[in-house]
Order: sequence, then structure tokens, then C-alpha cells
Amino acid sequence: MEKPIKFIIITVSDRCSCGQAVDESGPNLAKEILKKKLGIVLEIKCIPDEQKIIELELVNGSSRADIILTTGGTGFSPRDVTPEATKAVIEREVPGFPLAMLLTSISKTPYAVLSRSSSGIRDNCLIVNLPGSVKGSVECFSTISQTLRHAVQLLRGRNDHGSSLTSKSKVSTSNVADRPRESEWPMIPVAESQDIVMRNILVSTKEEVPISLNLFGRVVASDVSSVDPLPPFRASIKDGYAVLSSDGKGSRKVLKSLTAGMSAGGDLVLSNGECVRVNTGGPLPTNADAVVQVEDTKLLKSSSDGEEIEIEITTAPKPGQDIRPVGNDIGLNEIVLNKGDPITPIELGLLATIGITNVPVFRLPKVSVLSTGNEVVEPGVELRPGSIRDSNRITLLSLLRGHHFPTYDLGIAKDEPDDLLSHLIKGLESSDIILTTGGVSMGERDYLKAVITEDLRATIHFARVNMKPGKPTTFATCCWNGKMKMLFCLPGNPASATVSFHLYVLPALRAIAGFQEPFPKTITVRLGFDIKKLDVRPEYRRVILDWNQSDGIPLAKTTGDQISSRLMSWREANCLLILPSNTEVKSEIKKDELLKGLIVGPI
Ligand SMILES: Nc1nc2c(c(=O)[nH]1)N[C@H]1C(S)=C(S)[C@@H](COP(=O)(O)OP(=O)(O)OC[C@H]3O[C@@H](n4cnc5c(N)ncnc54)[C@H](O)[C@@H]3O)O[C@H]1N2
Ligand code: MOO
Ligand SMILES: [Mg+2]
Repeated sequence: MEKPIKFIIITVSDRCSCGQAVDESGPNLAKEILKKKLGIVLEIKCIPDEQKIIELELVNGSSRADIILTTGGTGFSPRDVTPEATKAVIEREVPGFPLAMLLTSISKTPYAVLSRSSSGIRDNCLIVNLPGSVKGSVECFSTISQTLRHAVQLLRGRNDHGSSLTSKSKVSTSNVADRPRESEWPMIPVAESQDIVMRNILVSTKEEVPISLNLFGRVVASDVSSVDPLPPFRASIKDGYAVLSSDGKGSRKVLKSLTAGMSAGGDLVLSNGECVRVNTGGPLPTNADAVVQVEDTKLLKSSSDGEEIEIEITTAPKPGQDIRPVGNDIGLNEIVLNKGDPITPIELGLLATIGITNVPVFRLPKVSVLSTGNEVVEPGVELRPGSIRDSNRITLLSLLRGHHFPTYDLGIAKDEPDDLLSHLIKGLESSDIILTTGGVSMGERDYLKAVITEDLRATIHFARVNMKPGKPTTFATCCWNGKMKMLFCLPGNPASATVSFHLYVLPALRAIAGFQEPFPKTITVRLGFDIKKLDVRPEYRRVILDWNQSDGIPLAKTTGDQISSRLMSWREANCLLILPSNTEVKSEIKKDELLKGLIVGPI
């Protein structure tokens, strides 16, 4: 039996998408499709007249549907950009559909010439722009509807696609002899590749988070002001007596005790010669203008039950002495935190005290971590011949946790396109960003790049960087269910994966999370050992900084062999020393030379 044609209908309308109007055209087209028994409607969506959003929806939809019908956004208004978005994503144009629709419409109204509809094919999916009105969209659809079944048959004939992405991968695994013997990817400098990542980061969004430990490590998304002053009442700075300073030194009658936590002493008024016992942080009588600490007093008289009746003040108090006025520490409506401030324990304490319940912060992207490799097995299991235990995933997951990012553990995928694809799809469904390790170099089972481009339709922005370690670091973006996703495919070697994490992944995550300085801090360090031969690639050496130096410049101590497989080279390392590449002029570096280093751990 022939597979049914899968339709997606996208209504492009600012008004409908924000609820100001009800979308009638989309559901009406769906009814027409069902009435004509043309196929099934996977989805009817309503989106704003935003070119990028329309493009994302078309790209995403084209991997699932045979036909996408858009309705709306084809006119002359500046917000009408559906044809522009369509033209940006199609691979081949189909001018016949707009022409046929124009010929039908023009017989009904001369204004039909004002339609700018476009049509084309992407990923063997036909995209057709229809006008926005209920009447116009159905009229145009009726004109083309009888040709659609044949159009889809032709597209399916070219490549039996159009099935959903959860089906088998399209990546071919045969014919190893034909594999490329040179990487097709240019090797680009680190700075350029970091720029590319930063230009493609996900948009930072805000959320309100209740005061709690969940705020720790987040970044404030807009200025935060106090709702209550601190202290909220005039408070004593000492344990002692609230007095009238004009009474000078000498004896005082003790009226009562006002301890911290009691409702303010505002209703209590002192007369000359009277005082009230107070505690640090406690409230004061309205007219008390000084506090005398207990050390500057003597007991003159007490009651039989041990209560103070009269005391002597031994040093004359000054007005304002040992009193914290209202708002002394934090004023009412004072801006306490600014947009962009990271929330450390101190900021969290400040937020807790100023009377707000929720804090505007930047949302944290969720990150999935996947290990790949037929040889890779879970930690702790007995090794079979040829297998190694997975160290990358637990390292990356804990690095992410250390920086407060929510994570999703995708486990281990085999070096098989189908298995890679199904794991990646799980990652796309459950997170914003995917980190993978392994399978990105030149091996015949390094399928990752093929799977993300051919099956996920991701765009690879770079796949080779001139650095050691980390050369095959690959960065891609793709659209999934209308949302942009980032994919970092890091090399399998454990030292390489971790270096790339610090140079690319963490800065991108920090930028999305609102940090204004997302990159690791660069400092000057003194080389503590000789480097006999520089590598042909600029190198990021794992070193341990020793700050105990008379000139204040930290000494970079070696962590031993820097081979990319050796995770021991990261043991105790807190700095990535940046070494230049080997040139005819400079092929070695002597101990004591000053170099730049990136801070990547506690110092
Ligand atoms: N012909 C070429 N071969 C290689 C090149 C090259 O340019 N041409 N580049 C080398 C460089 S540089 C690196 S780095 C590695 C990167 O390889 P892949 O990313 O394809 O990773 P795999 O081949 O899958 O694995 C490499 C290595 O790492 C071990 N591994 C993998 N996953 C894990 C894990 N989760 N935990 C611990 N160890 C892991 C794996 O067993 C391999 O030993 O390619 C070079 N080759
Ligand atoms: O670039 Mo690879 O990470 O040297 O071993
Ligand atoms: Mg490999």
C-alpha cells in the first residue's frame, strides 16, 4: 500500500500567533486535505511573521513531511516575509505552483497579482506558500491539489525519504575503499573557531527563580532592588542600654528589656533618667538616641528576683552611638544586584535579605553528553579484548555539574549510524546542547559528522582546528522541533575532549547563561621546565600553577607526558599553557620564559 502523504500546515501570522485572532485558514486547509483524501496532517502550527522562525519551521518540517503548506505572509506589508524564508531554505525552486495559483486567482480578482508566493523543494519535501485568507488559501490549494500526489511520488522516487527521522540512518556504511584520504574540512585557527561558536550560540532567555540554592551559579538577568531596607528598624549594635544621650553619664532607671526579635520598641518612650536594656540587632525605643554597651555600666540596684532596677552609665554617650539607622546597610529600593552579576554565595545572601521572592536570571541551557565507540564500555565493568572504559562522559558530566548546568546522560552509542542517530535524537528531544566524544576523525567508523549532516540536517560550522590536542573538534547547529540546538562533537581522546570543553563548550554555555566574560581568564605565567620541541600545532599544555613565587608571577609546573590519550596530564592541572606552533625561527622554549596561560581550575 502506498504510504500516505504527510502534510504540515504552517499559518504565518503575527496576530494569530499571539492570540489576537483565531487561525481559521490552517484548520480549513487541513479539512480540505482530509476531504480530498490526499493524506494525513502531521501538524498545524501558527507562527509569527519572523523570517528566522519561519525558516526554522520549514527546515524542521521538511525532514518529517512530504508537503508543507504555509498560509499567510505573502503580501506587500513589510512583515510579509514567508516567500523570503521559503527561498532561503529551498534547494530547488518550483515556479509552476505560484504561476498556476496566480492564473486561477487572477480570473477572480485583479489584486491576485500582488501575491508574492514561492514554492520549492527541500529534503524531498515540497513547500508551497498559499495566501493568508481562508478563501484565497483554499482556492489556491484546490488549483494545485490534483498534482500533489504525483509530485510526492516523484520526490519519493528520487530517494525514499519522507519517513520520519526515527527511521534508519541514511548514512552509507559500505565501500571503505572509497573513503576520502584527506579531510574535507579546512583546519582553522582556534580564535576563528571560537568566534564561530560565539556567533552561533543559542539566544539567552530569562526566567524567574524563587530564592533558593537553585540560584547559586546563575546570572542576574535584570537589576534587582530591595523591597525592604536593612535594618528594617533602628537597631542596636551592642548588647547594653538604650538611653537619651542628653542625660550624660550617671544613674538610670532600667524600664524593661527589648531583645532581638521583639516587635519594635516604637511604642516605648524614654523619659529623662530612664533606659531600656537592648541586645545587638534588637529594636530601640523611639526617642532613644544612643546605646551604651554593658561594659560601660555598673549595676546600682536590683530586685530580689534578679531583675535590674538601676544602673550607672560610666562614660557619657554620644548621640547616635552604637545605633544602626533604618536602611543603614541596604536602602529601600536600592539596586543591590545589576544585570549580568553572577550569583555567588554573597549575592545569594543579599537576595535572601531584601524582601523579594523571585529573582530574574538567565535560563541555563540543558546539556546532553554522549560517548561513542564500539570499544567504549561502562566504568567498572570487566574489559573484553579491545575495549576501554568510558572516562569522557563522567568527566564532562561532572565538569558541567561543577558549573551548575543541568545535564542529561545519553550513555554510550556504538559506531553505527543508526545507533548514533537514535542517541542523538534522544539528546535533541531532551536538551538544548549535545556534547559527544569520539568518532570525528578519519577512521572508517567515524560516522558522526555524516549522521549529523545527512540525518539531522545539521550545519557543521567547523570540523578541524589547528590545535593540540583537540584537532578534530567539530561544531554544528541544527533545528529541531522549531528550536535551535548546538552540537559539540569532541575528539575521543580524553585529554583532547577536556581541552576542547574548556575552549569551546564552557564559554558557549557561560555566554548563554548570561556571563559577560565567558572565556577562561588569561594570565602571564613563567615556564617551570624546558620545552625541547614545539608541536606543529599551537599547543594547550596542562600545567599546575605554583603561586609561591617572589615576583608574584606563577610558575607553570609540568604534568608530564601530554599525549592526548593521557588523562593523567590533567591531574591537578589548573592552567592551559598556550604554546606557539613550531617555526624555523622558534622550535623550543627555555625554562623561565614568560608565556600566556588560561585559568581552567581552582588557583
Ligand atoms: N588519519 C588520522 N587519524 C587521526 C587523526 C587525523 O587527523 N588523521 N586525528 C587524530 C586526533 S588528533 C585525534 S584527537 C583522534 C580523535 O579521534 P576521534 O574523535 O575519531 O575518536 P575515536 O577514534 O573514537 O577515539 C580516539 C581515542 O579515544 C578513546 N576514547 C574514545 N571515547 C572514549 C571515552 N568515552 N573514554 C575514554 N576514551 C575514549 C578511543 O578508544 C581512542 O583511543 O583521532 C586521531 N586520529
Ligand atoms: O588533536 Mo588530537 O586531540 O591531538 O590528539
Ligand atoms: Mg576515530
